Amino acid sequence: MSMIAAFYSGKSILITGATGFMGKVLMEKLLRTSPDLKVVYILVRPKAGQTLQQRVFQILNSKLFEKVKEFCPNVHEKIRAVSADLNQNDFAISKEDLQELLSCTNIVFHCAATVRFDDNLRHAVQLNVTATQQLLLMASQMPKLEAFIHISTAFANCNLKHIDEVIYPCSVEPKKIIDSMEWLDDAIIDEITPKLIGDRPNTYTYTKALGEMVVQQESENLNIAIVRPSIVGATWQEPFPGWVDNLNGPSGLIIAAGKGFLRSIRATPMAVADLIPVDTVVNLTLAVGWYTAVHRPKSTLIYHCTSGNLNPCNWGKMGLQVLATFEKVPFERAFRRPYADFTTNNFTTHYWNAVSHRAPAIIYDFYLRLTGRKPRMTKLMNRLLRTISMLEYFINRSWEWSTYNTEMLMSELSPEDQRVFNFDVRQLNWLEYIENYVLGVKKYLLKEDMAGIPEARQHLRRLRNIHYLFNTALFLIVWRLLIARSQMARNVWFFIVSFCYKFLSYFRASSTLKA
Ligand SMILES: CCCCCCCCCCCCCCCCCCCCCC(=O)SCCNC(=O)CCNC(=O)[C@H](O)C(C)(C)COP(=O)(O)OP(=O)(O)OC[C@H]1O[C@@H](n2cnc3c(N)ncnc32)[C@H](O)[C@@H]1OP(=O)(O)O
Ligand SMILES: NC(=O)C1=CN([C@@H]2O[C@H](COP(=O)(O)OP(=O)(O)OC[C@H]3O[C@@H](n4cnc5c(N)ncnc54)[C@H](OP(=O)(O)O)[C@@H]3O)[C@@H](O)[C@H]2O)C=CC1
Repeated sequence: MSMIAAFYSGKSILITGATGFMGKVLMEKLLRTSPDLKVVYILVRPKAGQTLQQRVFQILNSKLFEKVKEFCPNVHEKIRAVSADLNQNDFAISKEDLQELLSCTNIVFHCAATVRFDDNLRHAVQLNVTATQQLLLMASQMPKLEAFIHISTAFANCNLKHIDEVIYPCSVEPKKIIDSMEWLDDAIIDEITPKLIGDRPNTYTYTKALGEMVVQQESENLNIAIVRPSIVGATWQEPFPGWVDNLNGPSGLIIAAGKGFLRSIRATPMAVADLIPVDTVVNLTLAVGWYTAVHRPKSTLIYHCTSGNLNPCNWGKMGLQVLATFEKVPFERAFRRPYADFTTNNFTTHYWNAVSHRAPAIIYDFYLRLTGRKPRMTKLMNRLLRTISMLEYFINRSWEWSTYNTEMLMSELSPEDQRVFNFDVRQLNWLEYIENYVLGVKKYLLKEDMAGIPEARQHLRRLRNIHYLFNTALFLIVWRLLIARSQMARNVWFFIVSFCYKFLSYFRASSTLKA
């Protein structure tokens, strides 16, 4: 019997960010392994014209929840969606709901965050810092609370090369930042943002670091732990391999490369690709919840959920495997044939951006215009290049994260728990994982049918022929122009033609003699 699964039975669990990538997998695993848990409260906001109930219904009817529904058909009865907006004061939760949450919750998993790299500081502080502070305040009023697990990111301190399992202070106290957001206007905030984030690349990593400081300040009153995952990718094993439902991290780039939009990227092939499957993060998070509640460590423990020091893979190897998988399972209706070139300097990056990205987009838009359609490729390409410029920081550096606490926790688990809540990334076979990841992107993100593979192959063959035809025509045009203008080009041309003629004459003569 799994001790962790047994621990969650009968418990009331509060999850923020349950509609997000990680939150969904967390909820699924909890319900699948501990079907006897009392209730899962999820804080959800109405969004995109959908009510709370519609959002929950959609999640529970998705492919991700198929397995859990097999042996727990009444899974929806275990979930209690509470209307809440983490951007609002007191999260805009109704009095009755708040009362229930405060009096019943045993464990809190705080996953909600804005993960956008381009968010303005005000919004990023509101969600990643102020909301964390408010949730901690709520938690301190929960008499039955056993553990509060905060999900941070391994990149909160990405301005350092070696990162230990400690909370590093930021230069300005989070309380001062929160206060200043109340009275500073947007223009001033934009002006001071680069100074505040310092050598971090974006407001996301900065506000996640501030969020950790807030957690630390409350750690005397509460039983808290922090989980810091690195780049979270598709599922490795559970509930099935390759599940993914958003474009964050590598998923968007896999699509862009598979559809032939992205053919070159400024990335360091030898840099460590610290990817971690989402089910591994969830298993560790649930194990941390159990350990924190049962063992009540004296200080706030931080757990790095990373792969680089235990089972490293680099971007070069990952890129090659992604390409190899495109050969087996091509994506449908590609713009160009998938190809990957990793460049490491500014000049080649600009060159390939012009030649491989912008020029084909302009030519395609010209073709769309000629055929009476609306041009769209240049706009799409500009957005893609902007996205890539924001990810470049992370694919041209390597970090080292110490993992003593994570390894300690692994050794504390029973053999059964090590199996059911496996977070030992040493067992991960990268080539197999990446192949399943690409397949998952095709199936669950692009919603492409495997039956369409022969047609996709046929389409790629057509693209190859167009490519050859285009290159030959381009070569002939350039050559013709050169011959017309340069004596030297004419001489080279006559030399090549006479050489070919002599070679053919010799070949014909020798075959006549043999006959
Ligand atoms: C050469 C060949 C290569 C071959 C092989 C290739 C595979 C192997 C190599 C793999 C290298 C992996 C590197 C990962 C590094 C991750 C580091 C994370 C570290 C921190 C981890 C964390 O602790 S935290 C979670 C991470 N947090 C994000 O990862 C959010 C990012 N994101 C945004 O901050 C917003 O997304 C942003 C971008 C502002 C746009 O914002 P935006 O306003 O333009 O609007 P949207 O977000 O709605 O997206 C609008 C359009 O961008 C497209 N798109 C969105 N994301 C995309 C994406 N990742 N890749 C592509 N395309 C993406 C989308 O397809 C839309 O396209 P469309 O226009 O057609 O709709
Ligand atoms: N994905 C990754 O690569 C990594 C993620 N992390 C951390 O993991 C956690 C989860 O990330 P992930 O699942 O990928 O992120 P997602 O963007 O997929 O999910 C974010 C969640 O937060 C919720 N949320 C955002 N704003 C509000 C709001 N105002 N009120 C209520 N809920 C809100 C979203 O709800 P809604 O659906 O309504 O928008 C969603 O459920 C985050 O703390 C992130 O920092 C750490 C390392 C890497």
